[in-house]
Amino acid sequence: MKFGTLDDIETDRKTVLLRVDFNSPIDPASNLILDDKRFREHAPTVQNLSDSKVVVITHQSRPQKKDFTTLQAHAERLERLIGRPVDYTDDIFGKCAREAVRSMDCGDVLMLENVRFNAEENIKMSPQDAASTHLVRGLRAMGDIYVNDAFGTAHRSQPTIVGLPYSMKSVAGTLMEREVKTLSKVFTDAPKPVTFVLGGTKVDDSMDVAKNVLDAGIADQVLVVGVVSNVFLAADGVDIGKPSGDLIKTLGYEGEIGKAKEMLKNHRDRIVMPEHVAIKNTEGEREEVSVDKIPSERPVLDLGLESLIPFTETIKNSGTVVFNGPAGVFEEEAFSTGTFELLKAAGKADFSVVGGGHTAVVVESLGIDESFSHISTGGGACIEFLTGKKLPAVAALEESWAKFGKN
Ligand SMILES: Nc1ncnc2c1ncn2[C@@H]1O[C@H](COP(=O)(O)OP(=O)(O)O)[C@@H](O)[C@H]1O
Ligand SMILES: O=C(OP(=O)(O)O)[C@H](O)COP(=O)(O)O
Repeated sequence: MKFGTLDDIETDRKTVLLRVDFNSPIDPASNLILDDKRFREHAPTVQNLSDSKVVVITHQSRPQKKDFTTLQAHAERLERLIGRPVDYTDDIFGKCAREAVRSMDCGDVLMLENVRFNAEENIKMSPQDAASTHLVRGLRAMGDIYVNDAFGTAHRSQPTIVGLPYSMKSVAGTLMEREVKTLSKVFTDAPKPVTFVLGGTKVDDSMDVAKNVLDAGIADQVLVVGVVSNVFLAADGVDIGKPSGDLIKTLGYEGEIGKAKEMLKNHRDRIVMPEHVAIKNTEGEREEVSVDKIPSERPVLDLGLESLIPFTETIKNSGTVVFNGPAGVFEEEAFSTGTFELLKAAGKADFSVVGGGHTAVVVESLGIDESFSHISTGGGACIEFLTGKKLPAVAALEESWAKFGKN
């Protein structure tokens, strides 16, 4: 199955319900948006709809989190980026929102209130159930076409992601299309050899990705770094020390050690673990140690320099590099070397993809974003895509296209 895109349909003069993901880091005290990458990435889709009435639907954060807030600042940021007025209403599908939509002219852009202010949006449900929520019924009555550009939320089976496409003619926006197309290339025609670098703290997700790409023969090698490498080292019988062992327990990933053992049994020749790591010594400084000499009371916080060399070589000799999750606690300068150097090497590959919020921020802060083929706007969505699962948003768009098509 395939989904429709903006090239497949006529949107001029239509009222378009555009679902984007403007969920961004925010300073809760001032409501200041600290990083506008997602705004920059969605802007071309909004510009593409310059002869439509565009009703922007997005969320910011989740209920009970400090940055769960209203969207006035989001509307202003989008306005600045597209150079056209963006109206904002503090309503989702009530009378105020309906009247605001009714009074729109072609070329107008209206941002609705944070859609997660409506309780139904926060519930995981099937497309059928989602379609019968008050939220979806209210929204669909306000528009002619639904466009989903929210790749960052594509792994959530929530009403505005799966219920709207179930109920009305729907296509993918340009960002959604680009994300799916580029990430799919990893599975199909990625230049060989293909190397995955998996780090950071989301060990369960990384395990699923590693298993999928190793079992399916997609990855020629998987380099493990960050907390992910500590789990693999523990699985291989290495004493990683109490602090790193405790962190694995605190994160609830003890069960992942068994999965790592299994993967090592099946694919040891393609899994590369560090032989040297950096620990924080009693003076609070970086110290290089071989993995068989990790002091029992010191935390492992980065890839060791002696392992950095072969890891960088492997990356440099790769046609494709998929990088997800940092190699160490890069927030502390002394432990940033592994992450910075591996990312710099990864950017030199013919085809290089970065996923994960922290990793993408590092790439931008190093000023090497231009050297990557693709920096995904999705964290969880990107990683779930790479596990080989069909994302709920993608499935919903495909089914919608089959059902409503061009008519
Ligand atoms: N060895 C380590 N010990 C503790 N934390 C680590 C280690 N390596 C990386 N991290 C932490 O991982 C975090 C990012 O992980 P994650 O959220 O999975 O990345 P991303 O957002 O790119 O997917 C960073 O805050 C970093 O400090
Ligand atoms: O930022 C997001 O996810 P991400 O942090 O995994 O990239 C999306 O907006 C989804 O948000 P959610 O994880 O609260 O459903």
